[in-house]
Amino acid sequence: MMDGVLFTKGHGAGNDFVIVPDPDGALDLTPSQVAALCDRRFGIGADGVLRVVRTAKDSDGAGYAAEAEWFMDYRNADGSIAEMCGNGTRVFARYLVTHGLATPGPEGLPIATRAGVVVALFVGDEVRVRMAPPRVYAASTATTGPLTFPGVAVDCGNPHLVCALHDGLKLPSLDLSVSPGFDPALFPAGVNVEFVTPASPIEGADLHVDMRVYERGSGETMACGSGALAVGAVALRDAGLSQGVVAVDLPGGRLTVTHDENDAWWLAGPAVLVATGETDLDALTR
Ligand SMILES: N[C@@H](CCC[C@H](N)C(=O)O)C(=O)O
Repeated sequence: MMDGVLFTKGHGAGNDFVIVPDPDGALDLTPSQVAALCDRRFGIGADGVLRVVRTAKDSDGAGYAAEAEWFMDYRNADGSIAEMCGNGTRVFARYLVTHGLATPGPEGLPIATRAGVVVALFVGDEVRVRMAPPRVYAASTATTGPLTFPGVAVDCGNPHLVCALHDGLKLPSLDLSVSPGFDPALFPAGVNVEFVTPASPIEGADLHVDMRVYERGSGETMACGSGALAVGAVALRDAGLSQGVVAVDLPGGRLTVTHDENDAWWLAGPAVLVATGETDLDALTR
């Protein structure tokens, strides 16, 4: 008899997740179970897991119970916990509404994360989330092989290091099969590293960039929402713009970062559910 756990698979611009409903907080997902779910050969396969639990039923979510009914318990593919996942919040919002667990009000749909509450809006095919303001705070460097890249540290609730490519280097030439090197004194809990190059101007955006990312705990992913937010914040700062729209093109598609006239930061892009099923956690970890 299968010890079945229901799941849905979804993604935001190719940043993919196994979504596990656990409304009453009955499921104690271990790091090895998370890693097994995310394994692309022996499991379902994903960059991370989103456990869907009521704020009141989770020790990390309970503090937000007055503001949001649902808590996104995000785990990286290696089983580690992260504070924030921008694409995760967008896919989580899609899941709640599609599965009848929430109805967005006129102000949007609040979702609690370890880094605070974000609010999701549904606009056409996109899910747009209002994120906490990114904090650009220090210069640092990243390395890939023999190459060193100057970068800037950005706190989006989770840690980021945004590096511009230099000397005509092209994004596809980077080896992101292993973690870039970084300063562990500045990032004691690890860091997500974004590499950026300018792209040709496009209509509807003040700035347009291409980006690749190596995510802490997941490796190179096709997109990273909080990473795009960090990149957008640095791009606007470097362009001397106090507000504006930044189109960020990633291997999995486009995310849009907006800093609006009300000083709100928004992350927008596709959020798609692709499959639903049942899995046997015991079999996955056997
Ligand atoms: N893909 C996510 C970020 C997920 C967490 C990250 N790997 C970390 O450890 O901080 C996003 O869309 O923001």
